[in-house]
Amino acid sequence: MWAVPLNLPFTAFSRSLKASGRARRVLEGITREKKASVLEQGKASGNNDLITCLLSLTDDRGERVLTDEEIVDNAMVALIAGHDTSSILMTFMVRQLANDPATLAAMVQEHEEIAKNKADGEALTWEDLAKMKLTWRVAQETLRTVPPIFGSFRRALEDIELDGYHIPKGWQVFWTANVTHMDASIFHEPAKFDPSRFENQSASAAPPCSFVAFGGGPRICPGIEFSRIETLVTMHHLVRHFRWKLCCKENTFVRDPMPTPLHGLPIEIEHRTSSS
Ligand code: HEM
Repeated sequence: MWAVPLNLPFTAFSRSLKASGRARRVLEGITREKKASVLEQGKASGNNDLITCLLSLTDDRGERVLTDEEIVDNAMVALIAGHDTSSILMTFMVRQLANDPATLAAMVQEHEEIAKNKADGEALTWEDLAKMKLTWRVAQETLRTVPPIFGSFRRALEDIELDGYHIPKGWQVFWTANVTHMDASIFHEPAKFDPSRFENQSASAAPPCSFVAFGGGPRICPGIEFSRIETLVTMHHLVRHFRWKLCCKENTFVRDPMPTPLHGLPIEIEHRTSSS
């Protein structure tokens, strides 16, 4: 944990804030266009995009429920908080599985087991998702080793003494997922990729707020369940139907501020045959 005064300059953050300003302007433009077409058609019809659906929400009197600004805010949440984080998780799972045939084989078995009781093309159910326990442990271990969000701020509401350090009331405290997740006193052999460390969590001795890929406390990520579902569903189809290998031996990634494989993770991908 780092305690820092309020004016910490963060170039990466300011870069991403500029990018989010641009994204906001794009979404404002799209919202204006969609609004015009919703007004033209009277009401949105099936298979709409998120913005059109939000524009079409009305109360008993037919009044729109959300303002344009609220709609742009919601779309920003989906785009920024919800998109990059989950796609980074899946990117790093793809990278891990390419180099970890034992974990991949165990995941394939988990998903084939689920698929064998379903008709071709039949949709996954909540019960199916609940059976994807190993896959979620692999995702959690990926999030532990490469957390998409490296940390965030909390403000000290009172003077705090911690391990001999004095944190004055009003200071911002920067908690980091990376440092916590690599703490050997919490996670045994932290550099080792070991999904089994997330088995029997109630029995494990890990203290609360030690796996903080989604943050913690009242401001914990509200998108956990959504990201769990999209990750499990994507992995179900990916490992059942495809095989891939990395095109590049270089395994490093950079943070800007989110982790990105240095060369963008080029892979060679092919359809899986039943024997492979
Ligand atoms: C693997 C996927 C994701 C990761 C690793 C992740 C991580 C995080 C983290 C670390 C925080 C800060 C929590 C804190 O300060 O305690 C956060 C906040 C947030 N996340 Fe996520 N997130 C993910 C997916 C999503 C998705 C899919 C959505 C929405 C569709 C979402 C929406 C949000 C929102 C709105 C906040 C702000 C909450 C607040 O300040 O009260 N996240 N997320």
